[in-house]
Amino acid sequence: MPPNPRVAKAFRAMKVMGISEDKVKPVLKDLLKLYDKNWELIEEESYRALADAIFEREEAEAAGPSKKISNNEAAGPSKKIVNNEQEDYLEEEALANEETVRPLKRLRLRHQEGQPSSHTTSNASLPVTALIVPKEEKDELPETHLLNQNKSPSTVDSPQANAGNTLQVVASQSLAKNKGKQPVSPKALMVQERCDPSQPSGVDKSKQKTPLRTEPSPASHTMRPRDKGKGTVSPQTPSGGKRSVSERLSDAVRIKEPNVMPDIVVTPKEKTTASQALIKPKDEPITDEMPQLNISAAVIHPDPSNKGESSSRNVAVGENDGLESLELHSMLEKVTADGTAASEKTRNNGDLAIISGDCSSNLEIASSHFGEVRISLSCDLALGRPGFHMPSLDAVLKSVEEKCLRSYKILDPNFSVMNLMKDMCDSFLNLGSESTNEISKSIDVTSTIDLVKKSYAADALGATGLGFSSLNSSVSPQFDEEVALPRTPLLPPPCHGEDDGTQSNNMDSGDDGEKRKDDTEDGFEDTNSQSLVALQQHQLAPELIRPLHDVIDIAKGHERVVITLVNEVNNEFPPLFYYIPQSAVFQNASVNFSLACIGDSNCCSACFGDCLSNSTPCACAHETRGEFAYTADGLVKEEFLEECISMNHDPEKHCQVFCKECPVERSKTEDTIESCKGHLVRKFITECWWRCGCNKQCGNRVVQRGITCNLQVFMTLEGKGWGLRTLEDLPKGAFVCEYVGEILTYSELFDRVSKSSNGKGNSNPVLLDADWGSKAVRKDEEALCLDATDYGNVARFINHRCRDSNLVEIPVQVEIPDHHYYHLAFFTTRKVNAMEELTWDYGIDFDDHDHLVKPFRCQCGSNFCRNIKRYRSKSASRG
Ligand SMILES: C[S@@+](CC[C@H](N)C(=O)[O-])C[C@H]1O[C@@H](n2cnc3c(N)ncnc32)[C@H](O)[C@@H]1O
Repeated sequence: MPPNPRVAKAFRAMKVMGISEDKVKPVLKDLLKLYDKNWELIEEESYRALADAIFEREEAEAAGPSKKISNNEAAGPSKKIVNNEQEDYLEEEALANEETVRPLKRLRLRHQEGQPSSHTTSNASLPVTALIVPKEEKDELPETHLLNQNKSPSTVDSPQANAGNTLQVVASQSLAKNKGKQPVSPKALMVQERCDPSQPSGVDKSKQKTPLRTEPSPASHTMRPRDKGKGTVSPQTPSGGKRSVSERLSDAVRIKEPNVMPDIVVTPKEKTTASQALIKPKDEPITDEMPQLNISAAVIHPDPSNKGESSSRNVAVGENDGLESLELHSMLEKVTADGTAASEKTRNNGDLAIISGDCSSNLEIASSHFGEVRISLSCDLALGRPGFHMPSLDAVLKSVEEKCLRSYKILDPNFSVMNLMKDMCDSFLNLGSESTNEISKSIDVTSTIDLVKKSYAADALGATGLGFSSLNSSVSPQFDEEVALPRTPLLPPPCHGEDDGTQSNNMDSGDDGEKRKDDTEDGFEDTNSQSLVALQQHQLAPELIRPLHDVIDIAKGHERVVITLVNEVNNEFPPLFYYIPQSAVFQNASVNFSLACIGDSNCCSACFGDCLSNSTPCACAHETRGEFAYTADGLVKEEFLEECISMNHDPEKHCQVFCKECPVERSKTEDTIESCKGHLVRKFITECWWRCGCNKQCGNRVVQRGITCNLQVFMTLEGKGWGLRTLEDLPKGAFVCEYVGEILTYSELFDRVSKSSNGKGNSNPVLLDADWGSKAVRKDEEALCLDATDYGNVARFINHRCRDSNLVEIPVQVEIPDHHYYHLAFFTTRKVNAMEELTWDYGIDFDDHDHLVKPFRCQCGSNFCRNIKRYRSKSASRG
């Protein structure tokens, strides 16, 4: 009879690992019985279950006959497997009908269901460590139930302990997510609850934990040393230095593993967990080049009574009642204490849903029947980095939370990574319970990350996030423009003419709730949720998955004009940001909008009507050498404009100042502060304002009136992303818009940008250094910048053009006479035709790689393009 090819394959697989056929046969036979001939369970993860079982069996044998006998005895004579029958059995198996009805999961064995027998009755020769008790039987189980070779035989083999439907999983399979890439790296970093007030953060956290978590009692857990003979044995490790299955597997395929690898065998008390089966194995080949760090992010106790409570509450419950938390925390402590990852061995339970997303960093979520959810994040290649070391758990949590704070800014005061994880678990369970649609089980992390971000920010605001509304059969994303800055912002008073009294500068307008309601009533997606729910593209109705067109007003009524958005080029969504019509202070920036700081000498209190029509220029014209900068038509005067343009073209020909101690350099954390690179002393325009005697129609009030021309955000063809264009002809010197964003100090900006990915953002923060020369900027909070990345107006869409851009930026002083804060206003440098893209020269030095914002590859198309010149000269010098 030809051998069953699957048997032969299993033998081959084991042979590769140096395991002879005679060792494989009996175990394979047992496994086939155990899994009811479900080969998939044996074959998955490169026969991991088989290998584990063989090693465990070896270890059991090495432990002495008593243990083995005990097992076999416990199994009862009828279940004893006689070696010489094994070959026959395998041959039988070879002939067995492959179509035999098989259990869907290895965890629920049909033939065991309803049997109150010991696990050993069905698993005579498998090591006791492999056994897992189903949750249904929890009431029948003693606290000490569970299995590892370090337990006393009586505990291990107790019939009561193993009573009920026995679920069996080779325990070491739980050594994190292997995915077939490498043999069972036990470096699982288990994230623990950081908010637990009883647990001060720090590397020594484990030492401060409650005995419940740490005591290596047989009833709780046992850790095994995984130091590969280096002699480092965890003080929590009472076991006798056995090598784990994973170690052996590791050796077999010679995968590099970082230093200390504490292995933990968990001994749950009552509830089942689903560590290993929650992980969807992948079939990537095992290679040294693909090391993997597994970060199991959270195990959330699913008890419905915990619903709505914080993750810390969950953990607290788990500590007292639940096995999961106990084991989780035990492992966490291990990680936290010595900075190394612990592997885990946990039980599995029945019917697990497995969800995974494939990308270089992988997020996997899975749940069990019982509502347990496990989130696992694997960071591929992490271990491949030279000098990689396991960071402390606290450091990871802190870093993520800081990142969230920077990115989202508007966050629930209770925000923590653990809460986020809990939200994910809740959402996962809720969605899973509500929907039978398989597609909803797949989460594409990368494609939804921005929506997650939006959704989260919206949650924090109590807003709906990205909503959709139907416009002439096209799809238009609508931004919720509600902006409440995270820290009470200092805001300039309203200065938009008739809107003055109504415009809400804390950006907390009350009508948005109505708008959101409308959106929801339209039947379109409402991402509002207490939980973090990723809106998935493929969940949208097909008619919604279409190119974007005609967003009616990206400013959502905050400007006097409607600003449309069109994309006739691709399917890209506009970037996620909050539209604000005026800049707002982020945090530390010293911007005082108080009227008290404006003395009479800074305004024209004696004026009346329109200052421009007065025969003598008023105090507000002092700045511009006694002449107003604007014409009666509201355009910047030619001479003034040309001077401003020329400054940009040839800064070296104009006045530049060099700070004694430049705030820009000061912000960098290097030991020695470098010398100032120089700042252009720019020409200011001073506009009349509230304390002036003139009226609102005064000709010296232009920028403060806001946008008046018809603009449109559009997708550029040249690969510059979104751009801004005018829909009408604009004369030379016309005000277009100002650069609006968060006002922050340079050091805040530095911190923000340097911590973001490569300092690359889709916006171009500007330094308000136009007057640094006249008065030394002594304090950091006086060195101000504008960042429109997350909060901004249409100016954030204006692309760069080298030298011959059609806009020029001019500092305009409105409500603050002190030049350290001013408005940066864009005026046309020439007549601009309708539909022309509006551009300004960012002043980028494409050779300056030290610049905070990394330069992009310029596609401006200008004959004066500095970037192209650089490439040309580079290639010329190479040629
Ligand atoms: C202030 S944003 C302009 C709006 C941006 N295009 C968008 O899609 O949101 C600046 C970013 O736009 C892109 N950009 C601007 N001008 C560009 C140019 N001349 N060539 C290539 N990319 C440009 C760069 O990615 C730059 O970081």
